[in-house]
Amino acid sequence: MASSNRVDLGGNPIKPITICMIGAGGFIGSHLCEKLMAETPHKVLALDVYNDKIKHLLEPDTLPWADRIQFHRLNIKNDSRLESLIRMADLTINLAAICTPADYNTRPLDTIYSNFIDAIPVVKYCSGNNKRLIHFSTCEVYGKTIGSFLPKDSPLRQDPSYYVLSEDTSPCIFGPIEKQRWSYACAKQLIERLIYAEGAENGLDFTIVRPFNWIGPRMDFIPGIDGPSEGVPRVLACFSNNLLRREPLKLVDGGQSQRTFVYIKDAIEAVLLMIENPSRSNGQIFNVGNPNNEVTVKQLAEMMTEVYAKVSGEPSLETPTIDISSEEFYGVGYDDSDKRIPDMTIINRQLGWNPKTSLWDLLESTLTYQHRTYAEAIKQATAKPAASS
Ligand SMILES: NC(=O)c1ccc[n+]([C@@H]2O[C@H](COP(=O)([O-])OP(=O)(O)OC[C@H]3O[C@@H](n4cnc5c(N)ncnc54)[C@H](O)[C@@H]3O)[C@@H](O)[C@H]2O)c1
Ligand SMILES: O=c1ccn([C@@H]2O[C@H](COP(=O)(O)OP(=O)(O)O[C@H]3OC[C@@H](O)[C@H](O)[C@H]3O)[C@@H](O)[C@H]2O)c(=O)[nH]1
Repeated sequence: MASSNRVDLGGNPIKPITICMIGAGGFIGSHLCEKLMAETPHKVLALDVYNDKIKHLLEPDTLPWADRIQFHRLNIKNDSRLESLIRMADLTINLAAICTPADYNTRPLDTIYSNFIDAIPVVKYCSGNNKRLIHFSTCEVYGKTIGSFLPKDSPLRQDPSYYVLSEDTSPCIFGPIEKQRWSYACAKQLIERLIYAEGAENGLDFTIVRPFNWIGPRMDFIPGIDGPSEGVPRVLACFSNNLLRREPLKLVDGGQSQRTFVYIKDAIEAVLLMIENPSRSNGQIFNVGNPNNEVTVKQLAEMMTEVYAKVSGEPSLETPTIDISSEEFYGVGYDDSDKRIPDMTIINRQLGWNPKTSLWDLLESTLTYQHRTYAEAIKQATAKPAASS
């Protein structure tokens, strides 16, 4: 139940607020809505074009938080209700974006519009109406590490100052224009710069969040079940789909890229701290990730295979992975981030936040969810049609 005697990090009582959450129907939005309804007294105006992932919070209208969440189906590209909804709220959180790598080089225009152009009115309305903004950017704004340009055998590659990604010191290193993978990162970088400039010149109260591969239940879709069969979601859903269908997991360019994965439930704790501690969060850019959960994509595939065998009770395939070129998997213009270790200094200092969940544990709970949610549907979808008489 929502507690009315919550206190902030300074020990002061927290007043209930109204939050305009754009992109509330997505993966992160659904977890944030769930947390806000279950544990806080805050109200949410939930904006999205879809609401399937938050249906359980909207219906039936006898739910204990029914009067604290309101869904507005709208596309922020072309809906005049946007400004009035931002004006009705104390805080706007913008999560709306195209954010799957398969789209960056195949739908670069939509990617740039979604991550830059469509976000501009949100920034303007917040600035013009003196409303606080929490904007979701990405760890991809760092691009490649400095270390990736050193010779393979250089001892400097082991030096953290060549690979740890810090909000206030690391450069943003993207590939050439024809590598359209970077259109997303570049659009996100420019909206960060616009928000920062609105803060500097017009006093906008903003917080920028840079998520480092948040994963968990409800992430993306399983192709052919709750998304298009030819769709390519992010790696968690790609590998889950392969495991559910008993196909080998596809390692793009051998799966040598490295990532740090953080459990969505840990990351949402960080967002809640930002919401409830504006004086410690305004004007800040925060990395939110788990530096202790680093693996190569190949290691992730191996761990997911092992965890899935445990939670499903099904033995693993004899050949659990296959290599595939990035051009075959994503098409021309794909490129990759080599390594992503978040510097945690700023979020530690400002909010005292640390992630708790190990990669094994978060995969165990996530793959248990994937198995429970999809195994039967996959079985039915792949079963041979019954012979007709
Ligand atoms: N999940 C991660 O690990 C991760 C990592 C880095 C950055 N991010 C950023 O966090 C944000 C949320 O990511 P997510 O993983 O929840 O993605 P998601 O795709 O699950 O959620 C985005 C939501 O925004 C909605 N949306 C998109 N365009 C819209 C529009 N024009 N009008 C209304 N709604 C619109 C979509 O319908 C979707 O429900 C994005 O900005 C993304 O770039 C996420
Ligand atoms: O089936 C697959 C899918 C993906 N991959 C690889 O797995 C890695 C991770 O891929 P993801 O699709 O999860 O996405 P990335 O980590 O590259 O980028 C993500 O990170 C930050 C966010 O802004 C976005 O959500 C997204 O851009 C990449 O190296 C990719 O090439 C595979 O090897 N096989």
